Amino acid sequence: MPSAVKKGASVAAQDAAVESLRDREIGVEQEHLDRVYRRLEEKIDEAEFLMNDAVKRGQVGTPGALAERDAQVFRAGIHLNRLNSEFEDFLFGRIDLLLGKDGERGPDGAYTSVEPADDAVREDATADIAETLHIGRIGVLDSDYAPLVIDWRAPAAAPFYRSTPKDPGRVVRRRVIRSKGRQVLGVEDDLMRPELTASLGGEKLPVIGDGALMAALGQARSHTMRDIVSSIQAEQDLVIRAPAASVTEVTGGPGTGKTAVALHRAAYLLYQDRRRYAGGILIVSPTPLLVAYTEGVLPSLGEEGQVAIRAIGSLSDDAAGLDGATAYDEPPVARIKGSSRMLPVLRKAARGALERGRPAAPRQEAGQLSFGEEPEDAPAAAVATPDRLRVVAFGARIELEADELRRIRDNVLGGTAPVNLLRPRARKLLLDALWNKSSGRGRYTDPELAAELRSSFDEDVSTETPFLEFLDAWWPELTPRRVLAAMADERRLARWSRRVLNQGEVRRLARSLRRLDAAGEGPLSVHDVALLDELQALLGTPARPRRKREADPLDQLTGLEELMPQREETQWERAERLAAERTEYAHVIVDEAQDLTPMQWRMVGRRGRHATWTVVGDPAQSSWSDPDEAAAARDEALGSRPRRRFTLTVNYRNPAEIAELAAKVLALAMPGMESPAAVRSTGVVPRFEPVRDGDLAATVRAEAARLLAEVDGTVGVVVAMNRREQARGWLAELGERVVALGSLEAKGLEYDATVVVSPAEIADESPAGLRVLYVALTRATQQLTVVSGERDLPDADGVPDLLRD
Ligand SMILES: Nc1ncnc2c1ncn2[C@@H]1O[C@H](COP(=O)(O)OP(=O)(O)OP(=O)(O)O)[C@@H](O)[C@H]1O
Repeated sequence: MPSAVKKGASVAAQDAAVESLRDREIGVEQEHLDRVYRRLEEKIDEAEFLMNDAVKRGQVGTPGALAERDAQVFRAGIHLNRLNSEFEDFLFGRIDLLLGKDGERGPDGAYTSVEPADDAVREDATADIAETLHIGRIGVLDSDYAPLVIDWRAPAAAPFYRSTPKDPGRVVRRRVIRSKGRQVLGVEDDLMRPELTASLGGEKLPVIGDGALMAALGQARSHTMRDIVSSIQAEQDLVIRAPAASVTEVTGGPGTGKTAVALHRAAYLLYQDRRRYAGGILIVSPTPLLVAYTEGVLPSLGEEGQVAIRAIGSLSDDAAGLDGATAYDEPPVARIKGSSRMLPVLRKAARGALERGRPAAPRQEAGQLSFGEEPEDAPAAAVATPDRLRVVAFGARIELEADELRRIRDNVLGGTAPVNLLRPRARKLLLDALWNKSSGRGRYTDPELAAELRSSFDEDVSTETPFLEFLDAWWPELTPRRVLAAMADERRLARWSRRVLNQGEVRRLARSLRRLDAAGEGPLSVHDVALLDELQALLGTPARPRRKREADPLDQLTGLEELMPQREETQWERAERLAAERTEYAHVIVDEAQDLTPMQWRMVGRRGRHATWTVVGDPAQSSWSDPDEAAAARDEALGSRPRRRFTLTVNYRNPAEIAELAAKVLALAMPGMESPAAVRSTGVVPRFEPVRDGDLAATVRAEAARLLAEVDGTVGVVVAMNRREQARGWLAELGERVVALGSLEAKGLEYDATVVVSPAEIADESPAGLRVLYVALTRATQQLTVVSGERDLPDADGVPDLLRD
């Protein structure tokens, strides 16, 4: 038999042996998973029993029993919910450990020691496995309280993530288990102590596969992010489990896992101190696209209720709809709106919007209330208010004229209190002025009688329709949208922004706000939202009368209502009410923090005045033009809290071939800045494609189609912002796996393959264009094509000027 054939046969035999070992190990883990599910079923039965029992208690009907039932239903409900969640790979890890230094066990039943006992390894480099822990999305104890599964966030699970061959601690073998539903599909092992011959139950510890990380990174991408719970790396784990005492700041280049780490940190914090974070965790994301991409991760980690993931354009209540604002301003306008120079302008606008002037509404007569008229060339008042008040008291007419009213208004507006909260003061000064003109004043010298007369005057006048209508029109509640719309008038805006904005800026800003009607209705841009939020804080929200509890008519009839104790809110109701009312959070996580403008930092800061923070970002990817101004606003939002800083150094997304190309742009955008090391290489170099036959659409379409045929997952086509709509048209026929994105929308997202269209167009879009291009070039996990037009000055190989050495 020729030797090649013999060799082939022995390789085949070896392969078969590896396969059978793998099958055996899969069988071992399957057995464990079956045990876990049997135990989970028992727990679900218990929880259901508790629920039913609680419902029965509720039928007794005393207030005490009701409260007890609510509490029990609440607890059992949470428990059931968690147990019933279909975790796709509920059990995902295992560590086999040496004997620990001391024999102490933690609350989850695992030994706590991180270091091995002195005699754990024998002189001949053999050792016995003393403890095996399985790691999963939630912890499960068996009926004897021994750990069947350790929650990934528990201290005992930390070695699963932290152990490295350089610093292995007690871990000999780390195993990642892949399962679907109740079935184990595969196992991948990493040996942390390859120098040891370790045995488990008298047999040599087997090792399967080449490690889980590479397997995870090579998978095709879909339109939703996956959790990385089975392959978190040591430097990422340090961030996830960092104590939340103050501000945790994380920087790292593209693809280093900042978003993934931020999401896992939210889950970790909730696990670690659920009571503290009952106040909620807010995750601020740059775009609704990134929210949609990431929002499945927390439920897959068994957490959702307490975490709100919001796009920066939907943070203010005024940005109606879940996605909030999605329109983008032109870069020069965005630059004005994002700058903290807007602050003095908004302060003036908030106070100036209530001005006397030519009414926007037609002249009207309401009772004795009349609107004045201004000369034609005066600007229309932002919110036109009446300029004369007439009431009748003590049988006579009393009037306040325009200049008296103006004096009162100026007096009321003198301080810094929010305009909408000043109405009671305005009302009081109006009554004072009317009283001073009335015949009641000076009628009595006796102070008690005088005070009595005054109070009945106030009561009579202030409940009369003319006075009430006047007050509503003269001091209406201002909405942020209305004030923003008022700023669309160039002359008025120029007045409010004197010495702050130049003429060109005023014109641009005013023009951009003409999308809104007089009431402020209309499409908002992402940057408008921070302005609205600032205005909301400047205007204030008047206290609303509390809604009365719905009364039972029978109780009212029988007088029982008086005797009944006020029903306590149930915990469910309380949780729902708090969620609806929540404007501040216990922990705030800011993703892509480098992009927040000063005005956005103020908006986010208001939501975390008493919070701890996790702030993740990469200055090299910033699309904001003035990093110093943003840094000052960020410092103000985070206050003087101490900060812990972490840096992530490994790029898990891009293969080395793509990272290398992107590094050329980084060198132009931020000379001297290091790019993160790519963890893998695919051998596939980026492709350069000049526009063919002058037909950009056809070239891009052909490249996208080619990539679709080559990858299993998604393809992203990134274009300059003003080509967004156009690009959607180009790709319309290519199906759902491909998407067109404006450069700013690509933030944080990733695709199996990307087509970056005209680097020069993207770079020239704004002062931060090169950094935006760096973002665009770092979105692919497998393949990248760069399409260049004339403006890119491609060389003979199609490589655009910006990407040449
Ligand atoms: N430990 C890990 N195991 C498996 N995959 C990982 C790991 N860390 C990161 N990844 C993957 O790498 C990709 C990049 O992660 P992520 O989006 O969190 O990076 P990022 O630092 O936020 O990137 P960018 O700054 O470019 O937005 C994701 O697909 C993520 O799942």
